[in-house]
Amino acid sequence: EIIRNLTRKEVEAPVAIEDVFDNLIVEEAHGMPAVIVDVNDILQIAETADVPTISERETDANPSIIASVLNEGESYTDEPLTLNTSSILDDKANEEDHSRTYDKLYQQGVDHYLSNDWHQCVGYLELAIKDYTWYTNTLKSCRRDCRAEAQGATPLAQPRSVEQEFYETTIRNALCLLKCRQKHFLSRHHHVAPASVDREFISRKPYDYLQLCLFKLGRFQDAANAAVTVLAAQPTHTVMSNNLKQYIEQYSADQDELDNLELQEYAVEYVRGDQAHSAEDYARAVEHMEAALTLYWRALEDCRLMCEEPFDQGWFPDFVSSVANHYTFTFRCKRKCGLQLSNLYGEDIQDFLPSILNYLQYGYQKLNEIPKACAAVESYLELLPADATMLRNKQYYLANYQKIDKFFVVRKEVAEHAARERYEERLLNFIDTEFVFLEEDPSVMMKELAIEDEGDEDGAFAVRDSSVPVHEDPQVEEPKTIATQEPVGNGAETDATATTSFVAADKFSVKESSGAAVVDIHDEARRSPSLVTSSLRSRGDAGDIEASEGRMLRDKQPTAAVTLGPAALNGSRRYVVDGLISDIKCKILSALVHVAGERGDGYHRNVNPHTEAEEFFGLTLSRTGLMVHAGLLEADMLRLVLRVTSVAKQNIEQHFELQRPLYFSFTHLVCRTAKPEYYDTRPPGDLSHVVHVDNCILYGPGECLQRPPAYTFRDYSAILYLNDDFEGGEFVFTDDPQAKAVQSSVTPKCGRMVAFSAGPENPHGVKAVRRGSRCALALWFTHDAKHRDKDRILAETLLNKIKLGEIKVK
Ligand SMILES: O=C(O)CCC(=O)C(=O)O
Ligand SMILES: [Fe+2]
Repeated sequence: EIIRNLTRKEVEAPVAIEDVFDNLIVEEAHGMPAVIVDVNDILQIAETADVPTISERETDANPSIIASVLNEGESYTDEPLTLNTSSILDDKANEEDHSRTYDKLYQQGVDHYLSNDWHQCVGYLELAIKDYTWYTNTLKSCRRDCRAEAQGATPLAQPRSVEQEFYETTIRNALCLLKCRQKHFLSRHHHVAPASVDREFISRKPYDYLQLCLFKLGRFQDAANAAVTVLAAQPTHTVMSNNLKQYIEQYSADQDELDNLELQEYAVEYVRGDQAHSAEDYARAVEHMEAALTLYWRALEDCRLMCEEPFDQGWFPDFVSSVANHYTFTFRCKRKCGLQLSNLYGEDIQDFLPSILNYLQYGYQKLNEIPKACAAVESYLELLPADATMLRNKQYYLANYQKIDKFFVVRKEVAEHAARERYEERLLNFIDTEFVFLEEDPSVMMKELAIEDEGDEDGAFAVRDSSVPVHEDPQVEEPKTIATQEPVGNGAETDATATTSFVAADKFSVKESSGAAVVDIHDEARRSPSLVTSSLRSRGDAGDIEASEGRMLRDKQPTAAVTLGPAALNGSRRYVVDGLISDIKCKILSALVHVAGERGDGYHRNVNPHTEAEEFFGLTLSRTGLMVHAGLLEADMLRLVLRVTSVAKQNIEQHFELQRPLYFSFTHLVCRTAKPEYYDTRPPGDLSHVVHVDNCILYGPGECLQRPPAYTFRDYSAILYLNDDFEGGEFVFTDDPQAKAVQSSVTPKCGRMVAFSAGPENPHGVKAVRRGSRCALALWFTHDAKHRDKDRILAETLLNKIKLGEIKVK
């Protein structure tokens, strides 16, 4: 929003904006990049930066935003574009042989989009979409057929126990699936598209690119339809809504011709049935609605089958836990199908399935087919038993027709569906309530069952949460779902009588020495001046803090233990570890920020990066290194910081069992201190740090832009807390922009670290720090060696040179 507004107002030549973003060299700083964009900076950078080649550019540019920018300022040219169609034409062959997979085709489409080759962009995206449809349809029929085949197979022996039957069927099913994949997918049967690409297809991102490329080709109606298709999957995509509006209002797209290109068959029938109903053509209305219903059952099963996907458990559970956990993952996904299918044009049709039955009862009554009308009424009531209107309808039928009691029978599929719904509501309720108790005990592995699946946080579909009961049966207890529970935190309430930071002037002496201030940090009790430095120096082994740790510090190194896992935190790629560093290190590090840091360091010198109500005092590695180099800070301070960050990194690598090297990408120490003048004026839900994602720009529910100025290369994030003597400041995982509903919250304290993957699966924020000073070491990591922290390399080099005597510091 900010970017767009700025761009609209200030930039003369909107066409340059895309390049501006791509050329923007973003100096990495704190975790929330969205607000650092100042239009003058951008323009300046754009003028001076080298233009990268296509391959270096962010391939995951966001097309929709650019579209709206372009629409605004750029006048569309009607001139025919000279097109090179040959390479697309070559790929037409792919439609039959499917040797090129949709993920690769999609990538090519995006590449063409990035190189402004709109024709090729459209060609490849259309191929990609076709291939994806073919692939998913084939997969669905494999899963459907194999299930049936396995169930119908002759048992290996009889009698079988229920367990034997289940596993034999599962094994047969697996074998069949293997063969089916081989048979249909041929050479690509081993190919698995990246999960991120699948998610993009589910959220219809390819149509997002497509609408822009179509627009650039002057195909406004097609562009509008592509936009409608995106909106059906992402109803809250405001940029797309604006685009659609512009296509209609300024670019002659016909509103009456708008079409969701991915509208499923049942939905087509439903729409026709509705039209016939409006035209009072009840014969056709019931015909279409019957077809809609039949196709709906199929679509529902297909949707559920598509939930039977691989699942990264994030840990290594035993057999039973593993099965239960994976089942729960698919089960939660399946529970969302009903709502997904009720979204035809970007809005949920309330009680979609009952509404079909309502059309049917009305139509059959008009056609004087009363028995069928009665069955529709009874079926409707099976789904919504308390519906007053339908209960009145039933009374009406009973009063006006003779001997029709016997026709009030629930249609078979509806009865089966309703029974399954009731059962699944109970099971979900069971999982969500029972496993909560176990979360107290981190050794109980089964707590993992309460994991919410990732798709939820992705928000690929604007599916409401599971607290919306699909079935409103008054006899069935209102299900208590995860969304209605109190967020599970670590239980530790922050002390209400918070004191200000422990850092007081008398605990530090800033010595004047040959004109320069030498910062020397003392032990809080002053028993051991220059605690860290002196002991190390005397050993002549200043480089190895770890080895000397036990002796160097009086307090024992605590044992680190994971205290909150995916279940407690409500997300699979997150955890909290306690006892990562000792109390004294916490104190030294927070003291270091107060003494050596400055306002806005680590935030591009932005003194108000998040809120004016707090002071952001930061210390980056580069500043620490500079101060050491200038003789303003003891080198051991820098060593300590580096050492602690290494401990954090190791813990993350081990916990997530990372197979690839992980590199530091950015590190800073930061204290957020409540400003007294804001003590009484901050509203209750105020935040210290807005809800955000660390490696993309979160700009709508489930919409995260993987492009600069976000630090898209960040793969993991961690915040190691240093103190707890403040009020507020809870870290929260949440996808609610206001952070009112949270998935979980973490109360900071010394040695506690929250670590998580840096993507959209982990939106998070920080509640207002209301009193005192909250200090933390924030760390970001990357798998991409290109984005290794250069400041860190400098700092290490500096320490090495000091050690070798090449650089002399005081
Ligand atoms: O300080 C915290 O707890 C979180 C900070 C954060 O999310 C960030 O800087 O990206
Ligand atoms: Fe963050």
